[in-house]
Amino acid sequence: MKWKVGCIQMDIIFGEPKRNMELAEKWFEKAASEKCTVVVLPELWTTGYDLTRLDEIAHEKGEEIIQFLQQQAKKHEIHIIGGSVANQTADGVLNTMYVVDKEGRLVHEYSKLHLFQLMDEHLYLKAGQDETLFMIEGEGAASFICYDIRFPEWMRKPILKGAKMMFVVAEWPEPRLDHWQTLLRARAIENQSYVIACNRSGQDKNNKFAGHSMIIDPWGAVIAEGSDHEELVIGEVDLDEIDSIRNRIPVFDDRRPESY
Ligand SMILES: O=C(O)CCC(=O)C(=O)O
Repeated sequence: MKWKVGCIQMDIIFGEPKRNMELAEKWFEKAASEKCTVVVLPELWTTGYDLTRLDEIAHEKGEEIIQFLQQQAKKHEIHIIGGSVANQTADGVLNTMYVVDKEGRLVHEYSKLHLFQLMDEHLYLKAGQDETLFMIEGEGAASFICYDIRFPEWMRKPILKGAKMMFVVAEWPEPRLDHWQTLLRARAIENQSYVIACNRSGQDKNNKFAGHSMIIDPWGAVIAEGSDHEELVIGEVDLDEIDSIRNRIPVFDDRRPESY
């Protein structure tokens, strides 16, 4: 099955949820006009890293954002991997991804497990505990947020349960662009799976972000890679490729989990 996927490499406006929602709306129009099947937003796309104002700008139980994504998904008949947003819960603020299918159903929620201390996440955010595996049009997929890609054991888990595509949403800083590119290719190769990784572009007062959203096939070839500017990065994913690559080098048959 072939899918056209689009990564919205948004230049997020710092601490301005309403303006970022307007911006996202324009990019959804563009993705629909390009006939994308799936569209992906970056990490914390409504607020950026405005962590000190989360009391004011985090979304109460994500409700407003879930409704917005549902309405956009139905309008454009497109599956939305909704980046992540600051989600105010009774236990604290989570960094949560919502996935909405093209009928407007909320099919998955994932809150970032690994908090990135270098950007003070542990001071303002609470770690999630969710499952990463979800289904979209009957196909297995998995959700990850930024720093998660440094933890291969975490990314392997949903693959062993049937995921064929790993969606990564990020605000990855430009000074470590080479880590971003290398880690994503490694995750695709070792898991013999597609990686669809959407990173933001632009900068805030502390960081310049890398852009370079990437769509990588299960052999590790880069199908599409963004520039460092705001843009929609589009690539075609052919899920039938996965079986042929897994048959060529049968990594999953050759694993020796009893030894590790
Ligand atoms: O691991 C890194 O170098 C970047 C991670 C990051 O920026 C994040 O998780 O928000």
